[in-house]
Amino acid sequence: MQAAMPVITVDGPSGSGKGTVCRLLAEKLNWDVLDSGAIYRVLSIAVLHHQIALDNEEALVPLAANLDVQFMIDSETKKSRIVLEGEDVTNTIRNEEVGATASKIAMLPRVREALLRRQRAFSTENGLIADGRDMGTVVFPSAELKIYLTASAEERAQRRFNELKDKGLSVKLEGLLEDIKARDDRDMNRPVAPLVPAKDAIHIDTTELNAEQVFNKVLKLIEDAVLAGKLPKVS
Ligand SMILES: Nc1ncnc2c1ncn2[C@@H]1O[C@H](COP(=O)(O)OP(=O)(O)O)[C@@H](O)[C@H]1O
Ligand SMILES: Nc1ccn([C@H]2C[C@H](O)[C@@H](COP(=O)(O)OP(=O)(O)O)O2)c(=O)n1
Repeated sequence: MQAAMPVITVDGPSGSGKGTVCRLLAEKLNWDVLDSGAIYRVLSIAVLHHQIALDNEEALVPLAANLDVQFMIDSETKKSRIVLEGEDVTNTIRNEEVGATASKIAMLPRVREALLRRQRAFSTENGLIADGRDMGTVVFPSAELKIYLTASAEERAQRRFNELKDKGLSVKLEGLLEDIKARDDRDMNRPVAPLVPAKDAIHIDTTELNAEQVFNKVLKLIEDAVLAGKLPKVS
């Protein structure tokens, strides 16, 4: 029988640096990333396309279960692309409004249930780095290593502000801070699969750390897990 693939989970609130560290880890280890937030974001776009109300669970569940989405690598640019119902949504899913909508539909238990299978079915030949809110608590509770990233809301809002400014978008820092706090509140206080650290997760506060320092801390945790026999030897 084939051994189960090793899984590292990285959970935490918006802007804590999950996506950044997961990308760096994937390159270093040659593992795959499950960007679970992207699945919720793609579903939000589908909901908008099909003009379904955000609280219409009856209509949202079949849409989530049958979501026509492909996560692919562009053969020319080698960059990842996300295609929903034939349309490239790689960039549109990243806007703040889509993030807020994703957080609203993510409150519905049966929508989460419909997406759970899709996430667990994400198999890979190497290992998996799972980025999200409930990766260590619900989706992969037996993961070999669980990491929980945090940072102050002010620092996370500033990071988003810098990111949007770099994209040439003009936004107000105070507005971003309010949005981040509202999203934290929804994600942390929903009744099903709320954003909480798994009991066995290792916490890293990234407020005062740059991305490279966070990456190095995580690499050290991986080395320790290999030495402890919890993770197979990685390259
Ligand atoms: N440790 C860090 N220090 C400063 N900026 C960071 C750090 N980690 C990530 N960033 C930047 O902050 C923004 C949010 O990071 P991201 O990885 O997308 O967070 P998340 O996936 O948790 O929402 C990005 O613009 C990213 O480049
Ligand atoms: N495993 C997950 C991943 C995301 N979600 C929901 C809640 C989040 O606010 C939205 C968007 O998640 P995403 O990780 O893409 O957002 P950030 O990049 O952290 O801003 O989706 C979730 O409920 N469970």
